[in-house]
Amino acid sequence: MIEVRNASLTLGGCSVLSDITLSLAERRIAIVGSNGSGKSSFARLLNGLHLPTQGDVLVDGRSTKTHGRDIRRQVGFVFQNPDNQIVFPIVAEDVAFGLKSLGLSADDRRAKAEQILRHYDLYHLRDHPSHRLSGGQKQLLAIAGVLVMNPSYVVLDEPTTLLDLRNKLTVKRAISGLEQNAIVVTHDLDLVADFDRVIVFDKGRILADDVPNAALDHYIRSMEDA
Ligand SMILES: Nc1ncnc2c1ncn2[C@@H]1O[C@H](COP(=O)(O)OP(=O)(O)OP(=O)(O)O)[C@@H](O)[C@H]1O
Repeated sequence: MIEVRNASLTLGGCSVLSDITLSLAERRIAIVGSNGSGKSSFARLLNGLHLPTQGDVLVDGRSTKTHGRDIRRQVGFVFQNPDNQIVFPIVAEDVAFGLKSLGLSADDRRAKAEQILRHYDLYHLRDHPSHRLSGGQKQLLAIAGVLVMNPSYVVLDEPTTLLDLRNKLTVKRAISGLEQNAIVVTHDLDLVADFDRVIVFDKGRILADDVPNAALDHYIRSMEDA
């Protein structure tokens, strides 16, 4: 379980998150809210990319302040823009890259990379230049590159932004098929309709935390009143 205890975050002298306390245990959790409400900053707290200025974030009981390196492995993070995550020119190389740090043999790395590429329907593109993939294929490659490391949790920051309907549905299916608990930051309210829990952020605080219908109603009403 990921626990956020009285966490506040200040970046560049500005208060971005204020006194957030949450236990994240459900399989599918969405983080929604208006632009600048602190969603991505919150997501980055969960694997130690940001450390709380006050309070703590614990992953299975260990603090991101003291176990950052282990926690970054344990909590996989899929960035908003796959171009920032895909570093190798060829698809198969990109997926296999992180596996080196796990100390696997070249054969094991190849086998694991092949397995994940097949799972995400990218195997036929294994020798393809990564930068020439479509937006949806890049997003899937970024997800595959994180999942091949076998994290316990996955955080996805706006995984469907800029995707067309077909690619959105592909990524949606990929998220529903994840074995891991997933925390998804998104503006795509259709994506989260069947999630277990939706947390709405507003100005660095939690505005609502409920099942999708109730939380999204609250969010939409708050926008209409604004
Ligand atoms: N490195 C930084 N230094 C200073 N301020 C920052 C930094 N990163 C984010 N912020 C500020 O923190 C606030 C929250 O940003 P964040 O990206 O977390 O919001 P968001 O809800 O994810 O927004 P969006 O929906 O637009 O992606 C914004 O006001 C942003 O300008």
